[in-house]
Amino acid sequence: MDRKPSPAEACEAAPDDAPVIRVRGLRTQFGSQVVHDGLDLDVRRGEILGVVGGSGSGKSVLMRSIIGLRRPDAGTIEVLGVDPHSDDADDQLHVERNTGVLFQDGALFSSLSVGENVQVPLKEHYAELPPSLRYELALLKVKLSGLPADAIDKLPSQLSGGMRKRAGLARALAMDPPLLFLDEPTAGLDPIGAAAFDDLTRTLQQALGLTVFLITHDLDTLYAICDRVAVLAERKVIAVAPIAEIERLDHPWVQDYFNGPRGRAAREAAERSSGDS
Ligand SMILES: Nc1ncnc2c1ncn2[C@@H]1O[C@H](COP(=O)(O)OP(=O)(O)OP(=O)(O)O)[C@@H](O)[C@H]1O
Repeated sequence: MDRKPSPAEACEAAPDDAPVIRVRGLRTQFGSQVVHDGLDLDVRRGEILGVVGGSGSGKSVLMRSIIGLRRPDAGTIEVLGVDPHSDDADDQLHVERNTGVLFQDGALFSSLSVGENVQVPLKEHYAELPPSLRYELALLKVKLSGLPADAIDKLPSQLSGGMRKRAGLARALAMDPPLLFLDEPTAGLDPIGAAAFDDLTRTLQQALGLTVFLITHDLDTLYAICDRVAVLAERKVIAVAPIAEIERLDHPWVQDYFNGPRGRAAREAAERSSGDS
């Protein structure tokens, strides 16, 4: 009988253009509420995919299903060549080690310093690392996320909202994952802080070759940094395409969202900024 390839072997054997995330026929149901029904989605290697949809359309639950936190009621999910819901512990570990997640509320441990928060995944997966090396790695990620070095010893409550997001990002990057999930990273930030966070996301994605799954309501973010946009509506992904194509879709939610006053303002700002560069 053929031996099952290890997750790393499966990943290496995958062609370069194989999707990093592949969702087919996903069904998600809470009691009688059907959130996803026959949802398909591919995320390509090296792209920033913006995920949009009305409130309650199932964006966060989709992310939780992809990272293995919620088992689908039907359908299949593949992340970096393996099933995150597999009963095989190696497959689960492969997904955990290769994905970084910034949750909507940051999800930092309030009683731990920023540096201790960033070290949580390192302790879990590389317990053998000496503490001094773990600290150095955490410091590197803190700086990479645009925080001053002295933020490493602060508690989350001593940071501004924007700095807390960056601390959450530092933790998401702790394991050098090729795949990053960001759930509404600019929510609650002022426009200048939000634009700075967008720049940071784009810079890190390019420098580290990341694939980014980015849930957002922020039209400026979509125009500024997303390579493609996936729209969730009617329990499915109704379209995935560059934003210029999405905004022409003949769909009521899409038209309200992209061609309302905020959508027009974001588009004009993006056009001005590309004219400046
Ligand atoms: N654990 C749960 N139990 C029951 N219902 C849930 C659970 N998690 C999510 N839901 C429901 O699933 C639906 C989709 O939720 P989800 O958080 O994915 O929406 P969303 O698109 O991310 O919304 P928003 O943009 O407001 O954050 C909502 O109606 C929500 O109430």
